[in-house]
Amino acid sequence: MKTIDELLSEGVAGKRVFVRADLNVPLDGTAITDDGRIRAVVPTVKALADAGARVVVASHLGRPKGAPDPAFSLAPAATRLGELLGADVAFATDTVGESASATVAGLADGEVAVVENLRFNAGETSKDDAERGAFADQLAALADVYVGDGFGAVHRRHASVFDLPARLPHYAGYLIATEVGVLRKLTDDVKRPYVVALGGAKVSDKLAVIDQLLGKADRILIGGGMAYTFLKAKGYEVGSSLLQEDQIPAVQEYLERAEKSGVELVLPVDTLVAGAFPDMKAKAPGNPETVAADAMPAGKMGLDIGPETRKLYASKLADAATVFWNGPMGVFEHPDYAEGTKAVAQALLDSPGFTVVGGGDSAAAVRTLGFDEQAFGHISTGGGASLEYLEGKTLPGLAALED
Ligand SMILES: Nc1ncnc2c1ncn2[C@@H]1O[C@H](COP(=O)(O)OP(=O)(O)O)[C@@H](O)[C@H]1O
Ligand SMILES: O=C(OP(=O)(O)O)[C@H](O)COP(=O)(O)O
Repeated sequence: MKTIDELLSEGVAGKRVFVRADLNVPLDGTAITDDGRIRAVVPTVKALADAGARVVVASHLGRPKGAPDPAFSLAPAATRLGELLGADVAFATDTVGESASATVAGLADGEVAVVENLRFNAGETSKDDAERGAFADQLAALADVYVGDGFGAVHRRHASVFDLPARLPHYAGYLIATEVGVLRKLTDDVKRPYVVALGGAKVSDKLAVIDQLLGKADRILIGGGMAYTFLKAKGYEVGSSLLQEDQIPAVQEYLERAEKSGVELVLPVDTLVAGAFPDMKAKAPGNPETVAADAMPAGKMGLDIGPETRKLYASKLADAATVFWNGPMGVFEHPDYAEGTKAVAQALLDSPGFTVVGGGDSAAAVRTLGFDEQAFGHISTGGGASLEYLEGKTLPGLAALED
């Protein structure tokens, strides 16, 4: 894989460089609640701009449905990138249309532009190779060189991640190089006990990862929205909690396999429930109740792990030599459901091992709940991406950067 340093030594002055970043930051309306993913790409963008490149930054944000949706505009991220660079950043109100062409054509050497959300275009995420390829052709017209630095999206076979680098000379940015360097340590000769904690809301994506992790980790702790598919698989009531019904047979097989192979697959013993998902805007109290995991009332929703589970998971992390954690243990954005996530973050800090936290929301949780990010071994910008890397899968966005 060629890196950005090679590109810089070849010379980029006057060239249009397309940087595929992951600026998928959490928003409260148009306010960015954690800018970690924007800060993470600044070294790459700054190095290119300082070397005289005309830098075109592109990213997805959220999961819009292939058409413009103002709630998912990248405009706030472009503004924040400008603040972090200490420079004006132009913003194109489309991705490959007239605004993008004019904005890129108007860049002088050393200037930076951000184009609108890649996922406002159906071709970005299409499963059809020709449709993705046609969108990649339009993106390729905006640039002379491609730099892949959106680590959080390298597991996606999307046009800007996979098809576009095949059309342009391509290089890995600083963030991707750092992320891969650290995660490699968790695949080559990992120190044991190796504990993986999994939570969050992208349940269908991340349940599949457990299949491979069962052959690698010594213990897997399950929390967040993912826990309820496991509890249901054990035959318990889960009320209106997040549930991936079609994966229940797979989860039952994971539980059996873990039992046979001696891997500890640890589930919550208690959970916080409420009648509805909390209203984040009103910040009204959630009034949660604590119930045993095998006694959840019908009609209620599980929103965090309970106090006994917090203690149990802390004990399972206490002797870990390596920890990988992806996915908040509860709806940490609301203070009534943040304790599980706080407890696991604290247990990572208390463990003697090498600790890695991965994922946009997990990293945001660590920072917004007041933890010192420097105290962790590594905070990765990618959740699904790092999990799939640890599974040993070939990731489309990394494969595409190989020569
Ligand atoms: N029990 C739960 N029910 C619904 N959502 C949950 C639950 N626990 C955690 N979450 C949500 O999961 C989201 C993060 O999930 P995910 O995107 O998978 O994590 P990451 O970005 O770290 O990879 C958070 O916004 C959090 O509110
Ligand atoms: O937030 C992301 O992944 P993560 O939640 O696994 O960290 C990435 O930006 C990828 O987004 P996607 O899962 O909508 O493709």
